[in-house]
Amino acid sequence: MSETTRTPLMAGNWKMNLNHLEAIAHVQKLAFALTDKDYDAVEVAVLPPFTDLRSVQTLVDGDKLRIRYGAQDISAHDSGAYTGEVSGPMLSKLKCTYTAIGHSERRQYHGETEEIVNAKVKAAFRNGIVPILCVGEGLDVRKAGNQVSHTLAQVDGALAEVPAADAERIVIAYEPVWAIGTGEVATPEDAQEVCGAIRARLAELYDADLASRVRILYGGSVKSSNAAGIMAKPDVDGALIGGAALDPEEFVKIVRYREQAVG
Ligand SMILES: O=C[C@H](O)COP(=O)(O)O
Repeated sequence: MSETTRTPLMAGNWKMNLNHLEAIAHVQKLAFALTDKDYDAVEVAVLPPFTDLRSVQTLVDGDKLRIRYGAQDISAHDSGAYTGEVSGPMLSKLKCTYTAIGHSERRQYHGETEEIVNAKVKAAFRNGIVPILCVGEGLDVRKAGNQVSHTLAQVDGALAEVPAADAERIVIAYEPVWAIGTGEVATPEDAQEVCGAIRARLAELYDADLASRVRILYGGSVKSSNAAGIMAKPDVDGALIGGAALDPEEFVKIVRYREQAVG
């Protein structure tokens, strides 16, 4: 399957921003701006905080919007005495399509190990939710030139004992930590180097057909001014967008990256 048959995914990770009332206003603005032409070309998703999900679901269901939504994290456990956690069955009941897993902020501030990330990937699949698995190197690793081996080790860990029937649905977001929220965007060539290596590793772990169908996103200071250049690379199938996704007009421009100049 060629890259052109992979529908690009533009996913806005709101992080810990926008309360449930702001979420409604935000999704309404997106819904007003986005057209069937946009949705036919690009899959659009938002990842709001847990407390917003019910509001977003009500809006999407009620108005039959083509925007998809998901969570920013998922518990490795399906139920039980895990105070503060939100489970796969809960997210599935809210009709979440996606959940981010292993975002660098979860790894850095919440001590998420490869084992935890792997358990969360399995929890998502067990509950019919598509993981957006986040991987990527920090600045020290990049300076040492070890970005590919570091990121592939994260992919290996996250996919340990994940069968092909599940893995074929995963979305992987390559997010170099040094480019997140810093304005330091990776060059399109940087993004392609690691996204291409991830696809090659998927072919080794599973097979070439599966690898050709998995969407691999880039994340890290994506804006409307740089999205087209990154998206022009053959192994980049979309973006996980943080700061710029909080501005509905800017997010819509990113969804319409084909209308922007390749910078
Ligand atoms: O999940 C999104 C990434 O952390 C990128 O965030 P950013 O676009 O604000 O750099």
